[in-house]
Amino acid sequence: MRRKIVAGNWKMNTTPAEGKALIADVLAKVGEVPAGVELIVSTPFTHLIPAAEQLANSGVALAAQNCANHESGAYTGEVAPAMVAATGATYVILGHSERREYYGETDALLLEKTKLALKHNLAPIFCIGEKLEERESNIHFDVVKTQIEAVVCQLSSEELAKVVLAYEPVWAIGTGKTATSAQAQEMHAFIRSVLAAKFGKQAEEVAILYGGSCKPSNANEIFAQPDVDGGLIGGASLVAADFIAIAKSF
Ligand SMILES: O=C(CO)COP(=O)(O)O
Repeated sequence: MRRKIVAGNWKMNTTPAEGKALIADVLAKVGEVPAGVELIVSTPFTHLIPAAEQLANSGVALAAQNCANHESGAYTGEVAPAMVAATGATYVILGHSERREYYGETDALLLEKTKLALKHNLAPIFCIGEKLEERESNIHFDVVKTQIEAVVCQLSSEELAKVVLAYEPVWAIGTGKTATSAQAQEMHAFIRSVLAAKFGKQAEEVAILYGGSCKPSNANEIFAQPDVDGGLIGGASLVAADFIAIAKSF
């Protein structure tokens, strides 16, 4: 049985006080989430230490949204993987399309970040996905394959065992336009086949989340697909009731 995961990516939203209130709201409802569904919340860096304290013993895991590709030193503004891990976060989102697009993060940089995160016991939630024009030009499978081969396929099988993948078609992020369940399943199965070419049967064990305008009204149909193992939720994760409703959609 593969893991079932619902992760909330808060992006650059909430003050620390608002974040604290949102976590309290999530924790108040966490008992409604079916057994076996893992919850993760990914807050801004500034919230990580208090969030880790608030989430202690709750069963809800904490993620950062980025980390540096260096261990320490003269990298103004960066946060090292070891620093993130010391907050109590156990996951880090890497390869998000917003980081690729707005901060120029390349596959080569993401491989460095991924390796270093794993070295410091942070489990990467590694994001992949094509842009609208790439899907319209029918190169979406090639784009996603290249993203996986450049990073995930460079890992050892011991490293892969700690990685969660998230397929997030860029055209579905924050647009209200979700991939159809058939489009999600088709791509998730393809992603698994790319992993299988390198890692064999282990590909069956990798959790692959869907992200992009996932909400309570569509999560059920998407999560019902055989190769979809949960969701990486943006906007809807900022409303505790919606986030929990999505986690109840398996
Ligand atoms: O980018 C996302 C999660 O990482 C998805 O964002 P939305 O759910 O707001 O579309």
